[in-house]
Amino acid sequence: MSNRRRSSVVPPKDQTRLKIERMEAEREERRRAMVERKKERAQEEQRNIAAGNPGDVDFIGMVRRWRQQHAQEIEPHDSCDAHPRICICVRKRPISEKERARNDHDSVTCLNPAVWIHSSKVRVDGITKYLDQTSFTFDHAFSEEASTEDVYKHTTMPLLDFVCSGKGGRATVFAYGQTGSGKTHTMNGIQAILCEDLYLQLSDHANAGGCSLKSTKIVLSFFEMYGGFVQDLLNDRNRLKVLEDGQGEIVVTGLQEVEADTVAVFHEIVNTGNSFRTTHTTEANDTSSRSHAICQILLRDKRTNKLQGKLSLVDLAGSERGTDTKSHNSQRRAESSDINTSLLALKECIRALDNKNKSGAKHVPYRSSKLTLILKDCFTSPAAMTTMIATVSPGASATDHSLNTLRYAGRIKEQRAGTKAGDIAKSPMRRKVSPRSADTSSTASDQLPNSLGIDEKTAVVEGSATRFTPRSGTNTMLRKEVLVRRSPSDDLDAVSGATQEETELRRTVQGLFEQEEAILSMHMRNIQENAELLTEEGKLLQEVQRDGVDNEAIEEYICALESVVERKETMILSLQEKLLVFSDALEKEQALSKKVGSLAQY
Ligand SMILES: Nc1ncnc2c1ncn2[C@@H]1O[C@H](COP(=O)(O)OP(=O)(O)OP(=O)(O)O)[C@@H](O)[C@H]1O
Repeated sequence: MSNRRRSSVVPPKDQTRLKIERMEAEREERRRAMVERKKERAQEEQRNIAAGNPGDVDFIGMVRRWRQQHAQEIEPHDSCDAHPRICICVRKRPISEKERARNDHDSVTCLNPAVWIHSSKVRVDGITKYLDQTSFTFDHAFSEEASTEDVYKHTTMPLLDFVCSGKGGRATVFAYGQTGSGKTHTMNGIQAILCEDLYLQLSDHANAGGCSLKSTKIVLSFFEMYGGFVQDLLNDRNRLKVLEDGQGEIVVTGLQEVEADTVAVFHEIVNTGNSFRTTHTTEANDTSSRSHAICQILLRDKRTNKLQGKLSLVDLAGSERGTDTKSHNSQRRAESSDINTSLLALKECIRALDNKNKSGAKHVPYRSSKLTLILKDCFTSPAAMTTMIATVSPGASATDHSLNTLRYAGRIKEQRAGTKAGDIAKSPMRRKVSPRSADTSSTASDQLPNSLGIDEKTAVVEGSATRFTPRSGTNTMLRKEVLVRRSPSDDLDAVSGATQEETELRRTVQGLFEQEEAILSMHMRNIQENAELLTEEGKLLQEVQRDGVDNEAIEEYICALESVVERKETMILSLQEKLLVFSDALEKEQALSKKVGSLAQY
């Protein structure tokens, strides 16, 4: 008995040997798993490359799995019937060959109506990768698979209906986004589709309730804002003046209006205007539009010339960040800063509108740039409808830009959330018509916005299904030419014609933009440095918590900790200082803006 008991007990020496063997086996298993994982990773990378999706294989895998898990969250696009007064959409373009060539991976997912930006992050251990996600919800989110026809149907078609109702409706569609993100592609496509759709809509058959080709003429104007100046794209880039008349109406004096009596003429005019836009090759886009282009479609009474409706298509110049402009010459940098200044002014107006809705504050600095002055209508007029299409590039390298664009668009959405329910307009001519499928039995009527003071029902004629049948090729990008007839530096210098306050305001707004950029980069640097400090602190703690640390080691720890705290303090103080300077400049801008506001002409 005692012998048996003794034999079941493993002697300590053997126990250690067994432990070592187990550890070796485990290590071997881990090694095998690692080799296997490496092989799988290499195969996955090959598969990704073959599918035209090169880049960080871990990141691509995480995004793919995320998409599989969330695929069911995608919602069908809302019907175009209940189009909000301000509609905010986002469109993601497909990844380009250039991006593929530099291993930039797709980091944007559109699950209508939400858009998700994925970023690859590394945990403090410095090894484990994880996905950092930010999402925004808009009225529509169009993925790279959506056609321009889809975008048109949900963003522009309801506005065209509204304008064609013959009640003086004003509508604006504008494209905003980073340079190279697809604004011009989208706008040119919309122009081409809209042209066909407009004539169908105005044909007596399609639009009995509103304007018709019998009594209404279609007139086009096309101008760009470049280097702070307004130039007529249909009249040899003549310089134009923007005035505000006694009734607060914005008038562009000397602007050529060209009648388009057929679809073909309409196309020709639009193509001419587009070809005269100022474009240059930039870091992000070979044919970057360097101006804000405004194409206005005016419906005028043939007899009285009275305006019956106006639709403006605004292709904003691409926003750029400091890093995009690093290889620009001084002229390109001046352009970029001018573009950013006007976009900042637009953002300030939107912020102010936001405050107006929330706290009743009155001042909205429309006059701080010509762009905001020209766009005044689309935010102030109660009888106006606006659609903003925020375009984003899919590449991971553009994540910062995309987040900026979506935050910007989000601000407008918040502003809309503050408007009263009665302000939400519905498309005056409800039609259950899809650009792709013909529905011949659609008849419906609806109310114009309450704020218009019009509540009669508008009849809609059957047969609208024949309207807007996209033809192949309507989505093609129209050719843009580089045509700079005046030196842009002349344009920029000529600002000296402005009053002292205007010049000061311009400088302040420009300063604000630069400060905003500086704050952003300082904040990003701080985050990076904080992460490094965190790792350092982890190591310090590990060291000091080891068994048998002596007094000398503790003193070293205290010294090192003091230095870490000092570095943190310096970071916070510098950031605080920058924020203070920024808020002073913001106050100054508001004061100047009020002063300039009392001047009628620019
Ligand atoms: N939805 C899309 N589908 C396919 N290609 C697209 C799409 N959107 C944009 N592109 C392509 O991407 C490139 C850049 O687009 P685009 O010129 O429209 O950018 P942008 O935002 O107007 O830039 P910028 O502000 O610099 O003028 C073009 O080659 C365009 O054809």
